[in-house]
Amino acid sequence: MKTIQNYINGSYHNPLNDDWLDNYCPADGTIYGKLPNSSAEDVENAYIAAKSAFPSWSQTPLEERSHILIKISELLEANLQRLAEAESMDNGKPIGLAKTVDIPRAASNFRFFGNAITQFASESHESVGMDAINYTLRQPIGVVGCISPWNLPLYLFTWKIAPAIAAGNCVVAKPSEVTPMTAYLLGDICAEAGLPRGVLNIVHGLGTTTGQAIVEHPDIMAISFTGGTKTGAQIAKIAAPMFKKLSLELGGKNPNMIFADCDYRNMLETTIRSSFANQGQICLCGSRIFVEAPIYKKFKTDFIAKVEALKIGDPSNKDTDIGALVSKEHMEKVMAYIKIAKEEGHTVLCGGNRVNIKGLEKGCYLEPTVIEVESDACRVNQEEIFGPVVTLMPFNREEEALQMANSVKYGLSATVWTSNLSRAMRLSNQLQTGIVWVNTWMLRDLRTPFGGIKASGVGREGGFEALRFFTEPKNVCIKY
Ligand SMILES: NC(=O)C1=CN([C@@H]2O[C@H](COP(=O)(O)OP(=O)(O)OC[C@H]3O[C@@H](n4cnc5c(N)ncnc54)[C@H](O)[C@@H]3O)[C@@H](O)[C@H]2O)C=CC1
Ligand SMILES: O=C(O)/C=C/C=C(\O)C(=O)O
Repeated sequence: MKTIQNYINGSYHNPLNDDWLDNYCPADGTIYGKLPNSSAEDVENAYIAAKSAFPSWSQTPLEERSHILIKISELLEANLQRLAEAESMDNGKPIGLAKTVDIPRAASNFRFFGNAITQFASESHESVGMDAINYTLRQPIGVVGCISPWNLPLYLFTWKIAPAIAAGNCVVAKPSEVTPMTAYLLGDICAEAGLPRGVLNIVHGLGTTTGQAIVEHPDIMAISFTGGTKTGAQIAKIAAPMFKKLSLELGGKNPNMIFADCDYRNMLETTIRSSFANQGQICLCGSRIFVEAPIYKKFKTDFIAKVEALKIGDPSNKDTDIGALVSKEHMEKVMAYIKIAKEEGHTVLCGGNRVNIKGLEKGCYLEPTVIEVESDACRVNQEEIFGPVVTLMPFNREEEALQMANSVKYGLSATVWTSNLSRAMRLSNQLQTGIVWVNTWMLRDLRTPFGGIKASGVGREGGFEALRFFTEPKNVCIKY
């Protein structure tokens, strides 16, 4: 049994109330460890540690902060195999994905913000004719809260923590209780890199206990959250009357719009990834596929052949394409949507069933599933499923595809496949999303603004946007 502890003020602690949760391995359904279900008192201790570290950390020269962040990045890379194994075991994702995407990206997050902070500058405004100059300070907020989900555990945890500490804040952070292991391992790595104690504090537990205690804390004045839209709304309800700064990165129901004039081979390969990478558990996955009528039949045949060739299996096997879903509860939620699709009269073109892997019978395996829908106005096309399930539908005109793409309550990302530049630019202007990919998917440049509109969230992460979120601008006006 592996016991996870809270990381507070540079050392590991049991929860004060001795309340523990089970940690499951979704690949085989076993309980393989336990983690704290931390109370408001544990969060308070984390806050006190962060508060006392703040005066010194916020005054630490940028070069020194940068050096520590880059050292953390190097240590993450040096521990790649160990961290990837831990991530795969906790989450069910293929080890290959954890090794090539999750852990390298966590390292990149620290390296990127370690460098970005040395380039971050504030504005000045010369008030011509008024004999005055204004300059704007960008000061760290103080103690901030970072709450992350289970789908890309260390990747998204560090995507918040790295800019927060780079900007001079101290952090109380909570990873998902479903995938706590790599966040736990991060504590030691930060200590080894020389991050002063109290700058980063990691508390584990349920959202409704530990997470809510962070959001309700009267002196944690900014919350950066990634997770479900309902949870985001609940957090906003508590945080808004307390005038906290909020960054909410929430769900998506992203359109993948395929035109007959696209580079077909590239589109097909990428669409397999954008549909099923990480078992479809990425908020950016293109879960609604709209295909222009002239190539619809061909696409359907080719796509299904490729989906059926994907290897579902043990996440620790390096050849596995589709691992386990994150939990039994989540798998049941996804399966309920497949049932809804059948009840609504849609056609399951492939997949739709649980998979029994020999020796891993209690694991959470589900076939990648493609559902052909008659109309966009149905539950499987409007609600976030967040699993290995995509819908397929033909369209005749660009305006029709655009109307369907924008028809959902979400507005995170969209993908457009076309070789017509005018069309690509026209659609990019009109799509109601925070991110548009043209002839690619999930090509990430960490400098770009990242986030959604409508029910997909509030605010932007990434690049200087993240450093702006984690700082307060203060204008100073000097008359001469
Ligand atoms: N970025 C995204 O788009 C993600 C979307 N989801 C969606 O959300 C659905 C629910 O998944 P969950 O694991 O339940 O996500 P969630 O939104 O409940 O969990 C995300 C994080 O928020 C915490 N949390 C939960 N309730 C909280 C509260 N009241 N106050 C503060 N923190 C709280 C959780 O402990 C976790 O650390 C999924 O089925 C999926 O549809 C889930 C993960 C990521
Ligand atoms: O920053 C990225 O590259 C990806 C972020 C993905 C999510 O926020 C998500 O899937 O929840």
